[in-house]
Amino acid sequence: MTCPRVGHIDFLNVLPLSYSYNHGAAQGLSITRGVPAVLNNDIINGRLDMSNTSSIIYARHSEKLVILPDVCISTDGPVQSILLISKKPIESLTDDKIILTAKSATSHCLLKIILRSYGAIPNYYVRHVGPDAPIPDDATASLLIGDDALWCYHHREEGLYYYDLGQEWQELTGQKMVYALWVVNRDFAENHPEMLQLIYDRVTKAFRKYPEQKDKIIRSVLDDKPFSYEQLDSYLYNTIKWDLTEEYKKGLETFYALAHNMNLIEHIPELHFAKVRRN
Ligand SMILES: C=C(O[C@@H]1C=C(C(=O)O)C=C[C@H]1O)C(=O)O
Repeated sequence: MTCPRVGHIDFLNVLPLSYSYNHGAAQGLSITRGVPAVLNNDIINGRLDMSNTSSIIYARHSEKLVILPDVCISTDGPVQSILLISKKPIESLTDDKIILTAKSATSHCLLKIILRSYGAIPNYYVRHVGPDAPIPDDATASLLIGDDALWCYHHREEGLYYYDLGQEWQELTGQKMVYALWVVNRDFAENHPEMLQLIYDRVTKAFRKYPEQKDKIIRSVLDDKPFSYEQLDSYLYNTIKWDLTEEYKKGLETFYALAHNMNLIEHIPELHFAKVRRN
């Protein structure tokens, strides 16, 4: 076959894999880098064979997809990079106008679940918002994700309120939260098991080797990204998790159940995994 078409979220939260792709692991693969919302569409429309995507996408299209085992983007509590930034305290939001970053899908649902638990029923609008002016004049609050949110987390503006949605999720449910999964189109998984195995081996190895290589990996981006070594180390070593263990699967199932309660997904999917030799 031609090269497998692999999507890759272009955020620091997958830096170990970005580094690995830049140092040999992309060989024989056709990699498309982008923000989650674009890759979500690409995999659903068959423009990619495999990608990391927003976790809610699997629930919406589980008939077409299988999950790559053992890997995800998740946290056990605070995440630093999924933030509600608001002109008012969260408890006083009612029918306010809230802007949702156009880059996301999972966090849109996460925010809706969390704000409902506070009793708010805001009006949501999806728009491009950036870290320099996170809340447009006509809105009360904005949801940001990824590197934009991480930057805002470290450059707080006086007078605004910042809410970490990983922390809010943990306070609400007591669970871990899975933001992204690696998903595979079923046809590709069935017809190209050897390619799937190769991708699985490379992806899981990149994250497994991170602790021993983190110094070199963080230093490789310090000239290009507006973060210090300490900020990236705190984010990637102590905050973001990549192991899709049983506890994280439980958190994912809780997320799907609450999203279903709010009609954000039509059904609660069973978790079907791609068949690979695990390592
Ligand atoms: C932790 C994060 O997880 C992400 C959140 C996503 C979403 O909201 O749809 C998708 C992929 C992940 O990159 C983040 O981007 O900050």
